[in-house]
Amino acid sequence: MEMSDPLDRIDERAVARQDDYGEYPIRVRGLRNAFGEQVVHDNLSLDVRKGEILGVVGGSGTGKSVLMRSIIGLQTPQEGEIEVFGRNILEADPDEIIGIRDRWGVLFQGGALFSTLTVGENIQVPLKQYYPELSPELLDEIAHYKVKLAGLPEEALGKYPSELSGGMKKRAGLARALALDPELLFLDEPTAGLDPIGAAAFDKQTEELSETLGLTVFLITHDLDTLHEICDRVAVLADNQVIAVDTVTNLMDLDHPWIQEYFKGPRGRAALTAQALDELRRAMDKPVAGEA
Ligand SMILES: Nc1ncnc2c1ncn2[C@@H]1O[C@H](COP(=O)(O)OP(=O)(O)OP(=O)(O)O)[C@@H](O)[C@H]1O
Repeated sequence: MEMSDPLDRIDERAVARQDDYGEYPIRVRGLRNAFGEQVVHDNLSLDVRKGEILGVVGGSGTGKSVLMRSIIGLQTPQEGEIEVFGRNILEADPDEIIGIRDRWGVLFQGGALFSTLTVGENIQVPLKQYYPELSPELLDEIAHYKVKLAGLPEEALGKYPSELSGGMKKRAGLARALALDPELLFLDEPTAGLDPIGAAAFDKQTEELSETLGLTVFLITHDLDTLHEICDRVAVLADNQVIAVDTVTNLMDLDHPWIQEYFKGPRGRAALTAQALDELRRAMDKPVAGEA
């Protein structure tokens, strides 16, 4: 049997990806998820726009992770429709699912790295799965590039997860999520457990990746700074549904009790003040019109 050139296969896939799914890579309709008596989602709907960073917030246990797991096919809902890249993933056949799955990358809480593999080997796992014919040299080259893309030093490639700091583990998880050149990135609480400087740096990385690679990002977070700094829109989960999707500024005007408490409570006010100061600093750095 004649083997096709791996680079040709990558090109073929790029062409196959140019399908038309319109403005929304993710569309969820009438979703219901329940565990025994406990109803988590009931008639939940959500559209995620192409190229946006969508923050997903809600109190603990409101079903943010269950929603993400439903969209990526790790949780089968009782009711509803989920379209990813225009295909109904609940009705797609296994081959079709494989073709959709390689177009998204996921960073799970805690990174979910294989502890017995180095960072480089972790990044190569999805590559070997989807492109078994890639040579070791090419695999190394791609892993090298992904590590840089995720903001890690080259030396990280040979390290085991236990040898990495919390922030580096997240970045290694991000590098693996980027392995297959995804169009869609799922991040589950990426800044949880990071110090404020590490969290801000990770946010910046996410924003840059979204801008430079044109990624759509589904970002579950409790971090108010992240919402203010990088999210184009924010979806709020409460009462088993997505009760609102809008910019942070517009959400703050809604009179839902959880929204008010979350955005206008002490932590919300602190994040708002930090952002206002940030904007002021940026404005002061700009040259004043007419000045030499
Ligand atoms: N496999 C499962 N079996 C039973 N219950 C589950 C399962 N997965 C999730 N749940 C329950 O569903 C609810 C929503 O869980 P989920 O992890 O989505 O919440 P979350 O909004 O992400 O919370 P947090 O912000 O605390 O991470 C929780 O009450 C959880 O215990």
